[in-house]
Formats: sequence, structure tokens, C-alpha cells
Amino acid sequence: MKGVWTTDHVREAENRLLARVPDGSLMRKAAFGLATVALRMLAPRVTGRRVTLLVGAGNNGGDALWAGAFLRRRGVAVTAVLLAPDRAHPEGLAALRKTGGRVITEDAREAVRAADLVIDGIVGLSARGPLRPAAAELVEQVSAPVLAVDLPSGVEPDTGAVNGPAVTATATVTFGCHKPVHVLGEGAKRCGEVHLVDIGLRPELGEPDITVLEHADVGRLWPVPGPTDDKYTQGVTGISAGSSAYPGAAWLSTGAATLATSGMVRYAGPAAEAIRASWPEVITTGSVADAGRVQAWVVGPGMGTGASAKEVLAQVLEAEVPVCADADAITLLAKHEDLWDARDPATPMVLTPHDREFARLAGEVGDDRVAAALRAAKRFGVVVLLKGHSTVVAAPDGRALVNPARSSWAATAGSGDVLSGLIGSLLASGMDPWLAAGCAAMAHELAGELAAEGAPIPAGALLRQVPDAIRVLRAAAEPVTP
Ligand SMILES: NC(=O)C1=CN([C@@H]2O[C@H](COP(=O)(O)OP(=O)(O)OC[C@H]3O[C@@H](n4cnc5c(N)ncnc54)[C@H](OP(=O)(O)O)[C@@H]3O)[C@@H](O)[C@H]2O)[C@@H](O)CC1
Ligand SMILES: [K+]
Repeated sequence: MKGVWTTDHVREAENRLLARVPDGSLMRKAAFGLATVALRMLAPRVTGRRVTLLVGAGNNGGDALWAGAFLRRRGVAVTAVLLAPDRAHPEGLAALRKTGGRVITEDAREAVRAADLVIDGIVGLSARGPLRPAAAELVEQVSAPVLAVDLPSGVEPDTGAVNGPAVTATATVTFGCHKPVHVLGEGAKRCGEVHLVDIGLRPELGEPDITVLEHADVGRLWPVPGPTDDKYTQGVTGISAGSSAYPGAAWLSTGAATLATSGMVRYAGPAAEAIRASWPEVITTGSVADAGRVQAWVVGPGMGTGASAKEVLAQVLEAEVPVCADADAITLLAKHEDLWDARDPATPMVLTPHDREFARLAGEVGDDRVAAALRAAKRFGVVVLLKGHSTVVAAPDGRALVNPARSSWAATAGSGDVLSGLIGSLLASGMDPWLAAGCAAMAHELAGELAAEGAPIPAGALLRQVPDAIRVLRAAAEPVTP
């Protein structure tokens, strides 16, 4: 698991660390790490290559200047462009000058255009809002690879939101720990590859604000049958989905639950015939009342939002087993507050809204997706999985998890139905609902990536890759033999 800390918590930890280490040592450590990545980006030829530093008013610019001094010692031709000449970091500037670096304050376009590598030290953790006009104009001239210091300037550090001109980096070097910008939304895309430089901050940081699961974590958590297991002990998943108009949603959701674990799947609804034909291992009935016992329900995909769908949803909520409520079920919950009364608040529930469904339920998402999901999770006492390029999973107890997507292939019609089936089967296995949603999100995204191989895919193709995705995740969890 990877931890992510907000800028407030990073600053508090940095202040504690700064109080007990020699002046300037943290910045030099950070800058040395930055210069090392820059040299790797310039390799194989380093001497005589041209690096241009974009230097803002604070310590982020200081990092860039110190890294420039290290690069000069390796024979790199370094030019620093000072965007706030009166406020440039004095020690960093002196170090660069001492090593023969060039410093300019105007007519910088040529230095930017001619660079082999641009280092973005415009603004870091104290950034607020998009790039200001002078910086934005220079950034527009860049055609070389960009190495961002801590984060791509212009992106909001705590939300990853981009609301105007901002740097798009080839790579980002960050210090001490990951920050939200590295895993959330548009910001995560703008970071390129993220390198973490250890500056000794970890002992000063408390519990992470956001958790990012890695393949090995999900592989370890994925339920697999033991020698004494049978189809019941691994959890029975019930699927209440689909309608005569939308049998496909039921097919996708049921298929995902069938492939995700070895537990049994029951389907209850109007698409029973279609389900029987393609998933013969599934027990089908026409209604939730006749379905028999399940350990978790998936409800919502393609079920409609009329009176009969409302009745079905109430029956599912009254069953007092964990529920994954998706799609139309979310719209119904937003429309009819009385539906919440059907639920025992102690029974786990996962809601899986996209932005529009979220807005119906809990207001506009806004820039801070983690805060919005946490607010809704607390208000309704449920786990909220907010879909997006980075999927956010928030628990009512304040835990937040982000699954940053490596591609967007999974953003296709019917893909959400597959996700709901995966979550349902993990809930039925007895997994903690917050982890169930996080593990399902990762397997889902990976299945999309495996299915796509560089070309668009329908949700059915993603579904067929679920077993391979689970294999990849489980393989990542296996100990490496030397
Ligand atoms: N603490 C440590 O030990 C270590 C810290 N480290 C480094 O320090 C960095 C944080 O440095 P920092 O706090 O000095 O501020 P920083 O982000 O450089 O901003 C400076 C000023 O820029 C301005 N500004 C704001 N928004 C803007 C915008 N959109 N466009 C343009 N300008 C904008 C605003 O000033 P204003 O002009 O508004 O008065 C702001 O005060 C951190 O990211 C890491 O790189 C590492 O060395 C490791 C050790
Ligand atoms: K930066």
C-alpha cells in the first residue's frame, strides 16, 4: 500500500523535521535527487546538454536552482529563468552562479525553446490556482521534455484539479511522500512518471490521508477457495439487475460476479432467461423474494427507476445483507428518501456513483473529489465509490482510497455493470466493504487494460479479461524467489 498525505500534513511533518536537521540540508537532499533524475533523462550524453530552469518565488524554485548547480558540476549547460527575480531562493541562486550557471530575468523564450530538458520549479506545495500569465506564456514555448519539481506547476496540490494553464510534465520528482496531486484526476495525468526522493520525512508523517492499493495488495486480499470450501462457504452473490429493455446490464453484472470468486451467484429479475442461456451456473428466479439466501446483493444496473424498481430495491435493502447499489438504484435512493429507512444502518453498503449520479444524491462533486466522497460516505453511512479517471473510495469512518487509472479504456458503456458484479462478489466473500470496492476497482481497470491492448473495447471484452486480471494481481502478491 502506498500512502498519500495532504499538503497541510506534509508541511507539519517538514517543520518537525526541519527543527532537528542542519539548515538547508533537506533542500540539498531533495535537489540532489532531482538532479539524478534529470541526468537520467539526459542520458546517455550529458556534457554540453542544455537544461533550462523555470524558477519561481519560493523553495520549489530553490530546489531547481540547487539541482542546476549539481548539473553544472556534471558539465551540463544550465540557464535559470527567474520569474520573480527579487524573491528567488538566495542560497540556491548563489550556488548556481558559483558553478557557472547562466541566470536571466527577461527574453527567456529562446532559452526555453532551445532546451534539451526544462525543469519546472515555478511553484510547489504553496501553489494556488493556475499558472500566472508570464509563466504560462513561457511554458507554452516548451517543446523539450519537462521534469516537474514536486508537482507540475498550475495544478492544485491537494485535489489534482486543473482550472487554467498548467505544466504537463514528462516526469515529476517529489520529496518525502506522495501528495494528492500525484494520484488524483487531471493532475495525476499531468505528472508523468512520479519519482519519490527520500528526505527522511516518513517518521514525521502520521497515518496517510489517502491510501493507494498496489497490485500485490489486491492479489493478497482476493478471496480464493481453501481445501474445506464449497460454493456456499465462499459467499453467495445475489444480482438484482436488468429489465426487459436492458438485459445486457444484468448479463454483465452477473458475469462479473460469476468470474470474480468461486462463490455461487443467484440472479433475480426479468432477464432470467437470457442469464440462464449464457451463465448456466447461475441460479435464476424472477424475483428477489424467491431468490433464496445470499451473502450480498448487487442492485441497480439497468433496473429502471419506476415504482416496481423502487419496490425491488426496498426488498433488497430489507434483506439485511451487504449491498452494492449502482446506477438506477442510486437514482432511486436520491429520489425517495424513505428508501433509506428500509436499510439497517449497521449493514455494509457500497454506492458506486458517477459524477451525475453523485450530484443527484449529494450535490455537485466539485474540485475536491476525495472530500466530496468522504462527505457523502459520512452523511449516508455507506462506502462511496466515486467513479472517474482516478476512482475514489470513501468510508464513513474517514478512510479514503484512490485507484489512479493508468488508461481510460474501461470508460465504456456497460463497464460500470461489470464493476458492480465484482464488488458484490467480494462483499459476499465477507471482505471489508471499503477494501472490496478498492480491490474491485483495481481488477476492473486492469481487466480493461488487458482487454484493450491499445484499441477501444466493449464492456463484454473487459468482462472476459477478469480472470486474467485476477491472475496478474495474484502473481504480484507471490514472493519473488531469487
Ligand atoms: N519545506 C522543506 O523543507 C522543503 C521544501 N521543498 C520544496 O519547497 C516547496 C514549497 O516551497 P514554498 O512553500 O516556499 O512555496 P512554493 O510552492 O515554492 O511557492 C512559492 C510562492 O509562489 C507563489 N505562487 C503561488 N501560486 C502560484 C501560481 N499558481 N503561479 C505562480 N506563483 C505562484 C506564491 O507567492 P505569491 O507570489 O502569491 O506571494 C507562493 O508563496 C515544495 O514544493 C518543495 O519543492 C523541498 O526542498 C524539500 C524540503
Ligand atoms: K513545480
